[in-house]
Amino acid sequence: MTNPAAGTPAESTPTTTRIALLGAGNVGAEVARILLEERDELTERIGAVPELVGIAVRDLDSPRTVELPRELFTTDADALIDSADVVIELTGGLEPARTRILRALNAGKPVISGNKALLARHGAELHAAAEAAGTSISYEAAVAGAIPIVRPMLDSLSGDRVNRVLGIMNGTTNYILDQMDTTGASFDDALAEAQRLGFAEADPTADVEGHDAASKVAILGGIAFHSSYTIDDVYCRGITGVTAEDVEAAREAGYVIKLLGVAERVADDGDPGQPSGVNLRVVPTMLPRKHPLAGVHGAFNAVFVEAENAGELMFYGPGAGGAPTASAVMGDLVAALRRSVAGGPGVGPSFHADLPATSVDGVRTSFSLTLLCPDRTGVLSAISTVFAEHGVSISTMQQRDLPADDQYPGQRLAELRIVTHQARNADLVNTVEAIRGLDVVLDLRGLIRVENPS
Ligand SMILES: NC(=O)c1ccc[n+]([C@@H]2O[C@H](COP(=O)([O-])OP(=O)(O)OC[C@H]3O[C@@H](n4cnc5c(N)ncnc54)[C@H](O)[C@@H]3O)[C@@H](O)[C@H]2O)c1
Ligand SMILES: N[C@@H](CCO)C(=O)O
Ligand code: NA
Repeated sequence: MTNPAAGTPAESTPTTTRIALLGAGNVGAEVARILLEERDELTERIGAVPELVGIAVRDLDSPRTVELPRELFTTDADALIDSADVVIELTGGLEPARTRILRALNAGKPVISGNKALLARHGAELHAAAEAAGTSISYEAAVAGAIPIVRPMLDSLSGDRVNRVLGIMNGTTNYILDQMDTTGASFDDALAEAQRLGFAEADPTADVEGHDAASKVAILGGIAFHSSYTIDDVYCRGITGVTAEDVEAAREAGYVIKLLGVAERVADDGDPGQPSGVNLRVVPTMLPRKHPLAGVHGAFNAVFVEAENAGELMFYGPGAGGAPTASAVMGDLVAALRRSVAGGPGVGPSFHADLPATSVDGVRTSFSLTLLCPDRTGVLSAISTVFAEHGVSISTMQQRDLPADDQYPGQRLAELRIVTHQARNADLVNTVEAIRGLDVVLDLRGLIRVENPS
């Protein structure tokens, strides 16, 4: 693309910028629609005509969610990339997406992608390639879909010191947990409903096991803390073990269970086993109902940021879906093309801080757990002794008498619900293991972290 003559708007006709789109699925088809429908308006905003020159797909005859001119489709992605000025990758997966993006970047072409799985695995390589070639890779769509969070973090908060990022970053799991909370549904029923409504993938493993959210935490944590992380740095637990009873118990205690993605600064507290750095995790977490993230319902996403000077910020909106995600892609495209028109690749993320990702062992958190015990003398003292031996303090304990159960003949039964004060995660885990081993504990369930907002 050539730049229009600067300073002579009346004489210059806008140049054309050639756009290659890879993928015409849920998001890609919506991006193509917007490019075709909004061409004149986008030309005004960019200062050049955005011309969609082709769409690379696997199968020319696949049905599309949007009707698009057939002559745009091609199966030769490499030739399309080579013919374009800018490339939008919306195919997903690691390969061939990675090789194709590198092909574009190495040729100095800006790339826009929504591929969180790829960025959470090979982000550093892609950024290095962009920098070496004097171009850019942008991926607002990769974290929390339509919600502007990547660029606010890169730009607006770049002069502040972020201490913690907490997010509901997966729509499918939030929908499931919200259904369980508001209707008492079981996990399986809520998942089936999410699939019926089209939020969950046909194979929802990456959603319910937390991997999708973990990719987003790796990407956003890297930007927030000026460091480079991969999905392997993220401690990850999904929601498949969360039961209707857990959700009910949390509600009774004034909490709601959410799958939270967290990236937080870990200070050096003198523990040689726990260096300072950044802890990245995705865990089902009990949140007080008054916390702003507790009110995020259905398939919506939200990211809560705690920064030194800005204080608490919340970014809320649709985290998935074709048109909403296409909005984020289009924002990146317009920004990248404006930079091209003005000259220069703009500024990429900085990784200078290089803070290590820390183990979850040293993170201070609280646990809620429910124990099934015989109702007799000495049970409480045996249990509280184990907590004391591990230096973990109990915050609340509630006892409920249970009806007789044939599984435990001749015993009076009680359910104990315990919430601890904050302690090191490793001490809490060791306490739970020791409790599990006690003769007076018949069953231990509903083990879940409790997040105390700052
Ligand atoms: N759908 C969402 O709500 C959403 C939200 C945020 C980010 N994303 C990301 O955006 C990307 C696209 O998501 P989607 O929902 O549109 O996926 P999709 O499965 O609906 O579409 C993918 C498209 O890419 C095509 N494709 C796959 N491999 C290809 C290949 N090797 N060559 C050519 N075409 C190929 C497929 O045929 C399909 O048309 C993914 O990286 C996804 O993680 C999606
Ligand atoms: N499957 C993802 C799509 C957006 O990344 C979700 O449920 O949020
Ligand atoms: Na986003």
